[in-house]
Amino acid sequence: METRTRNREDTRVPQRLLAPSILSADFGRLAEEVRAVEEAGADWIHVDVMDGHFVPNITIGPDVVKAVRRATTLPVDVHLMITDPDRYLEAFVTAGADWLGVHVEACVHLHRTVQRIRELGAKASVAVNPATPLCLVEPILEHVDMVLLMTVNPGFGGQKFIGSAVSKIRQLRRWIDDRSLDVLIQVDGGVCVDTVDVLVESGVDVFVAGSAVFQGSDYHRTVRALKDRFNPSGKSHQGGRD
Ligand SMILES: O=C(CO)[C@@H](O)[C@H](O)COP(=O)(O)O
Repeated sequence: METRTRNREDTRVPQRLLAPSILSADFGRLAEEVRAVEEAGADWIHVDVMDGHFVPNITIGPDVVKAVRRATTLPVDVHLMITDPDRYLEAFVTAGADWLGVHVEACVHLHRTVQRIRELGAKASVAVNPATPLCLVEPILEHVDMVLLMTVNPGFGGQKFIGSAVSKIRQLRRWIDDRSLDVLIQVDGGVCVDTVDVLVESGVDVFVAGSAVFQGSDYHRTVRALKDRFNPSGKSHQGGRD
């Protein structure tokens, strides 16, 4: 993965990535839906795993991740919204997760957990809920590949964007740039054409969008509309396994 420092003197235009969340897809035609967003220009496929305990909803497990893996050549980004994620890390990486994210609120030994994800061969991501202080991930930044800042309370698609997350994004961008770290910032929840500009300006690298993509009838048009706002120069594919 390329280093993406954003120091003031750095004039490169970074490529930002779109990761449609299959939570809003038609599960009865999941492989078809995944292929359709890949064809439309998505960069990653985002998979939301919920256990009915850490969040008040239940979604999918490793077998569905396996099916997604078979349906696409894109990086598969698995977001675990589950209690005690350590029990399932290996199962999700074996199923095909290129990126595996755990919640800071769900981990007792966060450093050990992210280390284990990397040992298993996946990129490690740490997710932070809207009401959780950012300082909880500050000590782990050197050891992760991505921080996922939730811009809604996790559990459901189609919720309203929580604007107070923007100051956290800016703070995180400063920490990453000041230390020249190779860590991506991802946002998830309420991402759409109305919210994307402030997110771009705050320094987001990876945009998860569920309902904004899957509820439209023309995935090409929606993906293009979002990506044109954050990548005027075109699309990129990156972030998979080496
Ligand atoms: O993790 C989650 C919800 O917990 C998300 O990935 C949602 O799926 C995003 O949905 P939209 O807000 O984009 O509809």
